[in-house]
Amino acid sequence: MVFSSANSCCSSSFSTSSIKRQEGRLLRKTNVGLAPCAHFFAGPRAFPLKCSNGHLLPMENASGDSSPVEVPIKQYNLSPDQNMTTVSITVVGASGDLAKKKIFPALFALYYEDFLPEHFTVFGYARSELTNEELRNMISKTLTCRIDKRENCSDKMEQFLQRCFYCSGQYDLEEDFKKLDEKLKQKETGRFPNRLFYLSIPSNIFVDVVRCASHCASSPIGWTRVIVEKPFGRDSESSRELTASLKQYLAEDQIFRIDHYLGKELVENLSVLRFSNLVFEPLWSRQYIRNVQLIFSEDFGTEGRGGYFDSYGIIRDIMQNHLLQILALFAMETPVSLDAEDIRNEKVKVLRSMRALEVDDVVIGQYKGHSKGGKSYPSYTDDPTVPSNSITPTFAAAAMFIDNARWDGVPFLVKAGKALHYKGAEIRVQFRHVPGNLYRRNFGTDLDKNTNELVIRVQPNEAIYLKINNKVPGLGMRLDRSNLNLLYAAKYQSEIPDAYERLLLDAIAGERRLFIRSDELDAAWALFTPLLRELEEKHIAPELYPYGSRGPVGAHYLAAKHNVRKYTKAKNTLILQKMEKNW
Ligand SMILES: NC(=O)C1=CN([C@@H]2O[C@H](COP(=O)(O)OP(=O)(O)OC[C@H]3O[C@@H](n4cnc5c(N)ncnc54)[C@H](OP(=O)(O)O)[C@@H]3O)[C@@H](O)[C@H]2O)C=CC1
Ligand SMILES: O=C1O[C@H](COP(=O)(O)O)[C@@H](O)[C@H](O)[C@H]1O
Repeated sequence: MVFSSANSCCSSSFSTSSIKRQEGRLLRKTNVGLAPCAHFFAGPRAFPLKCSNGHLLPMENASGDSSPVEVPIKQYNLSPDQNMTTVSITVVGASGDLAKKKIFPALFALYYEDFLPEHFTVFGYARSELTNEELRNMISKTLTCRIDKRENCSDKMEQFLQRCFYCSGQYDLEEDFKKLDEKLKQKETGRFPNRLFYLSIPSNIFVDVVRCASHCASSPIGWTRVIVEKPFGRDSESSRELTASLKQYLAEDQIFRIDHYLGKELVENLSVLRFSNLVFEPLWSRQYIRNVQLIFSEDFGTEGRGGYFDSYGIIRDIMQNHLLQILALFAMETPVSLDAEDIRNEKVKVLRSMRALEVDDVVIGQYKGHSKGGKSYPSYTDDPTVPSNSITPTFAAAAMFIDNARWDGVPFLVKAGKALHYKGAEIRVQFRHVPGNLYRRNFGTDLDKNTNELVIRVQPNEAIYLKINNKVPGLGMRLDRSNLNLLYAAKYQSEIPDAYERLLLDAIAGERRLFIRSDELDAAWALFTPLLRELEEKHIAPELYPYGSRGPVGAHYLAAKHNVRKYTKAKNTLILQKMEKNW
């Protein structure tokens, strides 16, 4: 029984909301399949928490489970109103880069927008010795106000910081988590406590933390959820081991494996675009789509994260998770509903229908030093935390195939690289040519040169545009390629929330749709593990490319092999880019 040791540290605690106490034993009860966006009740005012699928669900108990709570409420000295819930959010690894850069700012943004429940507390936990004041000081440097709503921002910031506390401790000492538990309890007094732990720490200490938190700091009566950051292992085997170890202490529905690309606005919009517009879904198949590209490009190297990066490489860092997740969302069949399990079921089917990658399907590269305009750029191996003979790829392009009826034969060209010529992430869909094209005289013999292309620009300058052929106004018949363009900055006034905001909100609401289920993870690793093993066992060296370039030449051959073309920019794209620069 996986939870048999759950109470070993603190007599009053048990590790999951989905456990019922029966005849002195802890029994697990599944709540997978529910769409549990919780309502938080704050004093007399009902605070409906909207999660990202937009559902406002029927009233639930505070454990995120629709059955009655069968716990000895009285012994926790709770307010007579059981709905007086509180959420304690503990950021484990609070002194680290991700916590400072993303997690605390996202929590503040949620608070600023009134998305957090009225009663909540944020705890930072790490080994560094910090006081509450020092933590607040550290956090305050990275909090920002929404550009479109600066009003009262500094007051809100101060109020938020007053809800932030710190507890220092080791990651593998139950005693230290007991200390944390005491501090959490002090803040939770009189309220129904729910607890969220965000593991913003290196993956080799995930299991220690989960063991200690589960034994000593899980919510005594409410839900306990754990957000786990990537990497979820290095290959199929280590990922399964990690999952098995976590499941010694947590039920699957307590584990929120985060992939922050799933929280990005345009990735979230993919399903809306496809399933709520009649013009796209009928075209979404091998019959009309020639190829799909999923591109991630950064215009900087591994600066500061070379140590981590070198033992993972770009395939594990970006492709196996961020790009593959987008691909699965892009290619899945219509889910039965927007519920997490329905969507994740469809994604798993896509992943399981894909062909595992072989070395011939892939081009790998590594950036080398380069001088341009009097400035010199380092090579990957110039990073002092990277071994000088490292052959870890910083670039990879792969042709992937989904062997199902919808996508048979359509190449999905997946490309990710650091230190390239631009920063951006996008999905490019190239359509087939119009059969029997009346205008072939205008296009010449290569009909594939002038086909429609749909571009979903995930970042920066979020946009969706469709390249169409159009008649140039005037007498005569001249065609050109133009864009139907939905540029977010021009259309929508409000600032786009950071991905971590959406994901944190969903984890608090118990919405699992944008988190990775263990079978999805398994299926994703199965596609990459044989390739990674072969690259490493055979010491296959990456092709070098200059820092700031378009990547290795081999990637262009791979694209050409699959008839993936780079179109010259349509005229109005250039105009729009100029306009964007001025915004
Ligand atoms: N940074 C980023 O942009 C991204 C990070 N991630 C993932 O998020 C997690 C956190 O990343 P990040 O904040 O960059 O990590 P850090 O290296 O900054 O580590 C976070 C904290 O963990 C503690 N720590 C660091 N190394 C060790 C160690 N060897 N043993 C024990 N404790 C250690 C430190 O706290 P202290 O010493 O005070 O205990 C540190 O402040 C990682 O899993 C990472 O892969 C994912 C996507 C992007
Ligand atoms: O997960 C990661 O993502 C970042 C890029 O995230 P973005 O939201 O800024 O696009 C990447 O730099 C990092 O290497 C990787 O671990």
